[in-house]
Amino acid sequence: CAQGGHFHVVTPLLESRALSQVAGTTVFLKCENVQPAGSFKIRGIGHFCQEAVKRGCRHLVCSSGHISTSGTRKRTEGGNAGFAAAYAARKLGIPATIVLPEGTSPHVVRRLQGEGAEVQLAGKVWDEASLKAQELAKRDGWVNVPPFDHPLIWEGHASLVRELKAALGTPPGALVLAVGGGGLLAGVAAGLIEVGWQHVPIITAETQGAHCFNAAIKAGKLVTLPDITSVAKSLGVKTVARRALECTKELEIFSEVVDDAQAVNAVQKFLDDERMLVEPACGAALAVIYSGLLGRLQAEGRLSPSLASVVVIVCGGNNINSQGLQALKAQLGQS
Ligand SMILES: COC[C@H](NCc1c(COP(=O)(O)O)cnc(C)c1O)C(=O)O
Repeated sequence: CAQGGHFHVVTPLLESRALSQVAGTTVFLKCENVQPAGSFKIRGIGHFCQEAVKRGCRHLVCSSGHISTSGTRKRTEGGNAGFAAAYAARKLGIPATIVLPEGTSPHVVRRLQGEGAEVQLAGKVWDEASLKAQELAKRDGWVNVPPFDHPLIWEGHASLVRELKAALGTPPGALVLAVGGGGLLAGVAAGLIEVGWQHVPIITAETQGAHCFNAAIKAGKLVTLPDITSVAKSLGVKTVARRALECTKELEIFSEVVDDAQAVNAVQKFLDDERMLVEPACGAALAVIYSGLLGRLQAEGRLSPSLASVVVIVCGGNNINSQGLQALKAQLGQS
């Protein structure tokens, strides 16, 4: 049953000795990697799906997934949004159809079917699968679940900040989180404003090749990346949500971009330091600490040299295992 009426759980806020030593201040980890469906996504997507059912939805559809070229073969990973939608549908007792591009690897299809979803393969790339999902959503009682760009998604993600307030009492010195389409950022921003912590600076992390938010900030308007060339496929959105760009006018946001090697190196270090395995998308946020970006912002005087504490949102993600990590390290020339 839904705890407290929602599908997400209240996640641990762990003090990390290892990351605190690297950062030179207390680092807390908000462990969204232990959420049902494997990432923070269930907060916003669970809330969206519950509201949709209240408004008569009888069938959820979600176009999730993105192309990942491991080696020469193009393969589609099952997006974490799709997995969260499948989980929510199962908890709500209604069917879910996840639309994925034709190149999707069989283990992804099986995993989504294991969650009870019907999988349809359509189109060569995610954008075409997305069109197919929109087509299906025209059916009576069907609702298309947006992965990141919707107020109900942001409302659901805001629950994370309420938990930080309950656990910490006083505001942290800074918050670190990864950006793909900007849904997590928009949700955290809504939460900070709600609890009166809008002065807490946010450091956003993207990987080079999936840096649509950083590109939009630099251009002063939404821009569309020509392609996604980063291995952090769960950050692989070409145009960030407009709301994410608006957040830069309401909160103090430092947009950082790390390269794939730094993100994957952070995944490995985090595994060794805290014995948890997360996607490169999550590694991007951890790299803000591990690769010294936080310290650089402090040295440049853009962040206070003495921060009370730093909270890193460990966003999690399903598309990683020990074999995948070894393949990524080999691909990036890491020992
Ligand atoms: C293409 O992918 C969009 C979405 N990933 C989103 C995502 C993010 C970024 O969240 P956002 O900024 O999109 O709300 C961070 N960290 C993890 C582990 C994620 O899965 C998905 O997987 O369907």
